[in-house]
Amino acid sequence: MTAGDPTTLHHDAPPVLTARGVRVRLGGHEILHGVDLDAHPGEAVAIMGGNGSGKSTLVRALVGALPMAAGDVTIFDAPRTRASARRIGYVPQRASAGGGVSATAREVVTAGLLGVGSLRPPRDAKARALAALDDLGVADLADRDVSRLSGGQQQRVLIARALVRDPDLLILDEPMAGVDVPSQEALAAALTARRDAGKAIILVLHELGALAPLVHHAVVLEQGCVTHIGEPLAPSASTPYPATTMTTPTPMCPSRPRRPSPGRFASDRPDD
Ligand SMILES: Nc1ncnc2c1ncn2[C@@H]1O[C@H](COP(=O)(O)OP(=O)(O)OP(=O)(O)O)[C@@H](O)[C@H]1O
Repeated sequence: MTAGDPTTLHHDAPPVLTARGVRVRLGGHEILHGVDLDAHPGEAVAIMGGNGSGKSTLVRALVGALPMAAGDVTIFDAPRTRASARRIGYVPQRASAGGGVSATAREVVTAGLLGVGSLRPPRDAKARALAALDDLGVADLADRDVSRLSGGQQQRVLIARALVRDPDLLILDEPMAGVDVPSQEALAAALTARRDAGKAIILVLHELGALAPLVHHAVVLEQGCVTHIGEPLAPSASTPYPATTMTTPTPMCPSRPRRPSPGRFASDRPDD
């Protein structure tokens, strides 16, 4: 497996994002037990792990969509603020592009430019939105109502909305879900161009697939603990994710707490 080209890394520059000791509680249970993560300019980091291991919870905590019970997240060496949060482009898992309102794909992508320095979209918003859609191979859908697009098409429109503002950090939760192979290749090319331009990218992935050449290193979660940081390793049927390959200092969950099954939860609201 080829890891991302290390020559694109800018480790001498301050990290775009640093997370230390991130703990999150949901529904009365601790879901993340103290997770560390760094993303540097020009670096692509994959967060991997089995279903329910805490990947989406982690990225939601990183972007401030979930409160942390403990830990620190800094963006460009400073605590996250509204202004610094604007430097992040985030696409959650299984989001729907329309948000219940009627809008064309181009309007959805243009909305990604709002709030960047001005309440109005910039003059070249239309051209930038079309270019972002083109990057994802969906320029032909620009004037279509997003609510009538397929799941994979909506996913690509949402990624275009995140890309259009050229964020310093892109966080994509399962970007390949429901996306066909030719479109995965278009997405991989678009992300590689961003990475090579010095942007940091954090991806939640079940498998590397077309993104394998992009990714520098993987952080593997198991039951809310980091069990591997380093070269992405291919999961096998017997060991779905490597659990004993920690290549950085200390395991973050030495005595890994086993949560009782949370069962069904009534709401998506954290218990803060
Ligand atoms: N609102 C909630 N209340 C209680 N528990 C929750 C809530 N949201 C998620 N969880 C639990 O947190 C754990 C981690 O969920 P999370 O969605 O982060 O996993 P994941 O690694 O992204 O999984 P997948 O690969 O299936 O998307 C799971 O056990 C899940 O049941």
